[in-house]
Amino acid sequence: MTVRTIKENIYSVGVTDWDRQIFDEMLPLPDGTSYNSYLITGSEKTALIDAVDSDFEEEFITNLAKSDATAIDYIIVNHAEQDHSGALGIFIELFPQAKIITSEKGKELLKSMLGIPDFRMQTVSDMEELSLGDKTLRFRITPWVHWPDTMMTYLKEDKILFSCDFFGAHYATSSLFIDDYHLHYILSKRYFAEIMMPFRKKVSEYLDMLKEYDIDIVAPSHGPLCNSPEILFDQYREWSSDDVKNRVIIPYVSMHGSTKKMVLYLTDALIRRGIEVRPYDLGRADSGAIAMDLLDAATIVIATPTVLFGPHPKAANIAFIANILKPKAKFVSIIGSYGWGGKTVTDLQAMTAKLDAEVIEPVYIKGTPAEDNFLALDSLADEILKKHKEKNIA
Ligand SMILES: Cc1cc2nc3c(=O)[nH]c(=O)nc-3n(C[C@H](O)[C@H](O)[C@H](O)COP(=O)(O)O)c2cc1C
Repeated sequence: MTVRTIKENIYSVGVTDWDRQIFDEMLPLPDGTSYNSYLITGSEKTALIDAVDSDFEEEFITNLAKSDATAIDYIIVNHAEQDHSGALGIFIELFPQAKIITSEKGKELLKSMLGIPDFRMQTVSDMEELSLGDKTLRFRITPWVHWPDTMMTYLKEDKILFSCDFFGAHYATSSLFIDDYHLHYILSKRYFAEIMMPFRKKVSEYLDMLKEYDIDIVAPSHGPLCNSPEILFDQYREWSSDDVKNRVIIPYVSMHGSTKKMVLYLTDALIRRGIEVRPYDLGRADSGAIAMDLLDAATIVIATPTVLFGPHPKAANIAFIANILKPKAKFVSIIGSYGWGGKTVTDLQAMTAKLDAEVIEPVYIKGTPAEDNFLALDSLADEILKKHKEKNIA
């Protein structure tokens, strides 16, 4: 890893995790990630913004040794999650004078999760400022994007927003700044869908708050920096809004092919009606791709056979994920096949109860689909089209 200059006396000292494939034991990372850390050398004091994952503490300490910093007075912990704070233990041993600056909640979490002693920490409140001499840090307490402790740090003189996970992307790249906006858009949307989607209201609130700031550079805690912040603001505005697309996603599982026949028929029926569709075979699909589609699809149709009186576990899993991610979908339905009986439809409806979506009458059939079942799927497609039109979903 190498130390790179962002602006005079402001350096990137974090690490790139090129090969990481999964995050939080559930989120696939197609393009690795980075754990960003920033060093700011003021005329009087030096501050570090965030540390890195504990797997990379050696590289991190090596980076600090390579930098100009002879002493570090403060380490700003914008977020206590271990991918940013894991290397704090070694850091506070090596820099015994350094004070940890964090939010009240951050202090509590650093203590309970990493055993950081009280005397090493100093809490800050919203709008509080810290002077480094010729540079001033302003802290904004921004809970729930995505933990209760999150804060952002604004470097006033250089107009840099250290935005923590906000505007982040799991994207390992040798470029300090975004060089491929198309790829960044996709990875940023994936990140938003997986991490920020449940907190859309908070995202909107903080976007409004940030309007007051003159920002030249956004420096997030994952992925490349951005020197055209309006692009990120526009994307977050779109993703956090209630707007959905004339699109249906059909996550499905089928053991012996009956449910799959229904899915393929419904897919064609929706296409014929001018609706975008994406069926996802849950045996193979990338859950991050489904999350991205969950973000702005108007309708979700879960398709599953009955297994041991309820939904197939893979369908139950996606219902659970949709329930906790709280997508914007306006409508939800269920299709599938059973052999002799069970509670699949009522179970799935209970599992998706937190979705703020109207239920469209399911098509749940016995055995392999016959002519009347296909007609029922046509009626479902008609109903979806009608509902989308009623809500002016173009
Ligand atoms: C392991 C297993 C358990 C099943 N349990 C039930 C059940 O509890 N109730 C039921 O009605 N059908 C049950 N079935 C039958 C399937 O729901 C039925 O065959 C259905 O048509 C399969 O749809 P598919 O072809 O999309 O996999 C079970 C099938 C399997 C393989």
